[in-house]
Amino acid sequence: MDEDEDVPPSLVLAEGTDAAEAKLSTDLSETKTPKVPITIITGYLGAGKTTLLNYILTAHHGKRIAVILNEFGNTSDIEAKSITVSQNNTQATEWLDLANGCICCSVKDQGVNAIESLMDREGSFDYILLETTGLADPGNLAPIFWVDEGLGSTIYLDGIVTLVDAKNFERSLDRPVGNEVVDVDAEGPGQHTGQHLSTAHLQISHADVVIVNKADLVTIPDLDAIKSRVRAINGLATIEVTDHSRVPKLEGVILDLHAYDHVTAENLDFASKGHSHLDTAIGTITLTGAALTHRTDLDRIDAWLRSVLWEHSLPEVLDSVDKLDNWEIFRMKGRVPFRDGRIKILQGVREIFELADGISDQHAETTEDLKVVLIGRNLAQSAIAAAFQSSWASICSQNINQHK
Ligand SMILES: Nc1nc2c(ncn2[C@@H]2O[C@H](COP(=O)(O)OP(=O)(O)OP(=O)(O)O)[C@@H](O)[C@H]2O)c(=O)[nH]1
Ligand SMILES: [Zn+2]
Repeated sequence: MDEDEDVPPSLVLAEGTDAAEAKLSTDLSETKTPKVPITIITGYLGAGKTTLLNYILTAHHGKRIAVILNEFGNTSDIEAKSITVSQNNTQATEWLDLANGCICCSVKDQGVNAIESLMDREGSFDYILLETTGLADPGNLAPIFWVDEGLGSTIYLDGIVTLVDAKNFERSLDRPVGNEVVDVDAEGPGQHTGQHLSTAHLQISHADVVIVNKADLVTIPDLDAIKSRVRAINGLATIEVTDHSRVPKLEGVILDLHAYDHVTAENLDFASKGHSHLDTAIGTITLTGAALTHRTDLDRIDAWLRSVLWEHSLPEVLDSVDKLDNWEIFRMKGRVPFRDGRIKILQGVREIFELADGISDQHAETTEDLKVVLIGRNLAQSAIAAAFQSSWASICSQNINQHK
C-alpha cells in the first residue's frame, strides 16, 4: 500500500500547518499514543445506518465516539468536500480540497490528515465511526484508512460493518452499479444466471460484519434465506440479525474487531465451509497448501499475489486465460504458516495487500496449513474457481519441489 506516498499531502487547514507539525513530531517521538480505531458503516439506502449510529451513541459504552458523515463516498464530481465530526451536539467541519491531483491519493492523505487535525484541535477520540452514503463502494474507502504502520498515523481501520435491509434485500441486490449492467454470464448459454453486480453486492463483499436489519418486517424463513445469500457472497463476515439496528453488544460484535490485523484459523475455517452458489455475482473461494519452509516460498506467494492483484494474471494458467478475464478480487484474508512456527497474516482489499508478521497459535513446530480466502466477482463460477485452484496448486507444488 505504498504507491501513493510520493504525493505530498496538500490539506487546506484553517490554522497554518499545525497538523503537519504535530504529525512530524509524533513520527519522530519514541512514545506512541494509542491509535484510534475507525469503523466504516455502510449499507444500501435506508438500511438503517443512521439508526445504528444513534443506537451506538446512546448505548452505554463509556467511549468518546466521533461520528463522521462521509461526503466523499462517491468519488465523482468532487471539487471540495467536507467531513463533519459530531460529538455531544457540537460539530466540527474540515474541508478537503480535492480540486487537483489524483482523487484517491488526495482523499487518502487528506481524509486521514483531516481527522488527525480535528483530533489535535478537539482532543482525541476513543473511537471513530464513519457512515458512508448509501451508494458508496467501501472498496474505495477502506484503503484510505488502512494506513501503513510506517506512516505513523494516529488512526487505524478496525473494520467494515454493512447493514442490509431485510425487507428490500433482493431488490437492492438486483440493482446494478450505476446504470451499467455488469454481466456475469461468462460461461455460455448453459450457465445463465441473470445476476448482476450491485452496490449492495460490493458493500456485502467488503464487510467484516453484516447486520441484517429490519428483522421485524420479514418472516423467519425469509431471514434464513437472506443469511444464506449473504453467506454465499461473503464467507468471511459474521452475521447479526437486528430490529432497529439494536445489536446485542458493541464490543467484539461491531466495535474493536481488529478485522484488518487479526486473522484467526477459525475465521478462515468458517469461510471455507458451506459452499453455496446462491449468488454467482460475487463468491468466496479458499486456497490451501502446506506450511512453508523457506523464505523463497513466501516470495513465490508474494509474486503470485502481485500477479493476480496487479496484473490480473493467474500464473501458470495458460488455458483460455483470455476467456477468464471477468473476475475481480475485493477482499482477502489468509494465514501463511512456516513449519518453524512463524506465521504471516495476509490482508487485502482490492489491489492492496499486506503480508505481516502474526502471532502463531502454536509454540513450536506448526501443524497448521496455509489458507487464503478470497472474495470477489465471479470467483465462485466453476471455470474461474478451477483456474484459481490450479494456478495456486502449481505455486504450492514448487514450494515442495524445492525442498527435495
Ligand atoms: N421497521 C423497521 N424500520 C427501521 C428499522 N431500522 C430502521 N428503520 C427505519 O428505516 C428508515 C431508514 O433508516 P436510517 O437509519 O435512516 O437508514 P440509513 O441507512 O441511514 O439511510 P440513508 O442514510 O438514507 O441511506 C428510518 O425511518 C428508520 O426508522 C427496523 O429494524 N425496522
Ligand atoms: Zn443515514
